Amino acid sequence: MLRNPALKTIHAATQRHVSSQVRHYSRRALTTLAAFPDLRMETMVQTTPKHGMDVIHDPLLSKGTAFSLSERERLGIRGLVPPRTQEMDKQLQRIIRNLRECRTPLEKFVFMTALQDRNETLYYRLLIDNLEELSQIIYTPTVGEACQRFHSIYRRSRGMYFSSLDRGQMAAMVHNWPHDQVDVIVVTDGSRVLGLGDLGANGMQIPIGKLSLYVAGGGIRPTSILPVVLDVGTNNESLLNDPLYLGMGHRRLEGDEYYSFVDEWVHAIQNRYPNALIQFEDFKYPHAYNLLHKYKDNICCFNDDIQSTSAVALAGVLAALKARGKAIDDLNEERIICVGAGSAGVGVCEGIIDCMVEQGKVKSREEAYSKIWMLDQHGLIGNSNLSSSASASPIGVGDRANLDERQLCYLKKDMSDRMSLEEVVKAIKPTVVLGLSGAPGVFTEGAIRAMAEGVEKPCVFPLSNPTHQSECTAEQAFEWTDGRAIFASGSPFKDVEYKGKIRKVNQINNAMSFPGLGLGITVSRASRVTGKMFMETAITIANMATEDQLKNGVLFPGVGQLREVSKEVAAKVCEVAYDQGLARAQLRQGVSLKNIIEESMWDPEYVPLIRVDGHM
Ligand SMILES: O=C([O-])CC(=O)C(=O)O
Ligand SMILES: [Mg+2]
Repeated sequence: MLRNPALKTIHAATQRHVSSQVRHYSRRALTTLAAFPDLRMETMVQTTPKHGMDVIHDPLLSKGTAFSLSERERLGIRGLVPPRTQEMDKQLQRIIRNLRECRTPLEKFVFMTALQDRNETLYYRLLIDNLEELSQIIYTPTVGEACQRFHSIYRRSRGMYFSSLDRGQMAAMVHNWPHDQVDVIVVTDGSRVLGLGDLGANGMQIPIGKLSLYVAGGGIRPTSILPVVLDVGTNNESLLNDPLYLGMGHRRLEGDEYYSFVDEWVHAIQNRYPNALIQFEDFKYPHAYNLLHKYKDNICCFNDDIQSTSAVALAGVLAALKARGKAIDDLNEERIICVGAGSAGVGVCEGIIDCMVEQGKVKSREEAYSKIWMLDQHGLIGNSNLSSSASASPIGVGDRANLDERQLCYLKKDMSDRMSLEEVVKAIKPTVVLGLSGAPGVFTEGAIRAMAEGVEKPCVFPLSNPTHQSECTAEQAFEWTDGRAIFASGSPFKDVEYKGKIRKVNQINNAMSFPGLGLGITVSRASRVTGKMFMETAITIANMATEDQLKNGVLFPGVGQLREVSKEVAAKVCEVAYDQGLARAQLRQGVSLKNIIEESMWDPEYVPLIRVDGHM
């Protein structure tokens, strides 16, 4: 895309690069751009060396039926599309009507994917204008089903796959990606897709969906994103046994083999795209942590499930403090239960601990750990020397996985190991219960009712995705707390009518954090992603709701306002990047950070296409 404040600049540019077709017009004394009536009032044009069918079939260039006559002429597509030029608003009417005729969410997903594959400008316009509704299709919850069915609904490739066959080849392979500028990469190994477990290469839909939100919510350019799957195999038996599965049909690489595979990829990517932000997504525990700690101080990267989920969960807890008439620096007074000790559970709790320590109201990190009770799939992480009640475990019994030092920080020496959620609730009277377990129904009626007896406004946050993996439903949360709950879930629920009153639900999903973070990193060209950026993101989001919204149980804006949220988050992340000396971009003087952010956000609109002989 070429920003051109003066037409004469366009003219000069086209003179330098004009294709033979345009030259043909020039020779006919059309040097005043009379051949480009669509350019007269324009300040922006897009150039391409392509013409004919190649333009129509390139989703980054195609306008479908919206090509103007003069564009059709100069791009050699006259007669190749229906004669009537249909502007974007008409296209949107048609698309929305067709979309609403799809019967199931998965059909809508396939429809949206097809649109993205035909015309990205229109896809993103539709998405931005209907973010709340359509994020539920291209993102959670429907994207979960799309991953499970990926190999059946597969139509056309998007993104890049690096598989166990590609070891030793990755440095060359990265050059197969057609774009020289990449700002954001989302990469998964598909080992823990949402709360759905190991989905192998089918996990590709997750990076694609996340990156769609980077574009729609964070204004990153669609040409500057790269979805990646590292296909190191799968341990999912049904995929291994499915002849139609598209990923590698062997078990997962583990140990050194696994880490050297990821390392080869990281180096290959760094070589071609040294400035790109890498988002690690849906890696199982403890790989997620190990990779984060290996790379976070050396390259510009973060783990979404650990750090972004942590930022938004912290934002939810802080906003809920305000909703209960407290200040956000009263965090140390909370008693928090976290059900789930995987990457998201541990990450969320670490963010809360960091914030307590930062606020200075706890004397030590150890004191902060004493405010959080963590349960894994066997129950409370407690003292196994005290009498155990393993059979009462809310999420099944079995051998407790070996706990590592991150999880052991939360061990409660004075309480029995494996106590059930209800037992823990009765013992400690929590103010907040967080669900990051991927185990639906773990927030039992007994546990939530017991919680509601102990506090006026219990914060019930079942954060597992997609919706059917949620630890309880919104209806249950309000019913079991007599409508007093402050409710937030990872995937969307509808507001609930309880005893004649509408009870508000919130969505605490890392989507509120990563698009703004990516925008801030891209604008500042920050070299690293830091813990401070996530902490400030949390505080920024926690301060977005008005007094009235808080009173009504609304903790912060919904996904529908993602662009606004992202602007605020991006401005804060930029500020931190400059404060921490990590920013490499020179910002224009005399223009506010917010304005710079806003101007840098890509907005899907059609701009005149000009054919050129080479790249400009
Ligand atoms: O994708 C989402 O909705 C949130 C997320 O990262 C996860 O659950 O792994
Ligand atoms: Mg995730």
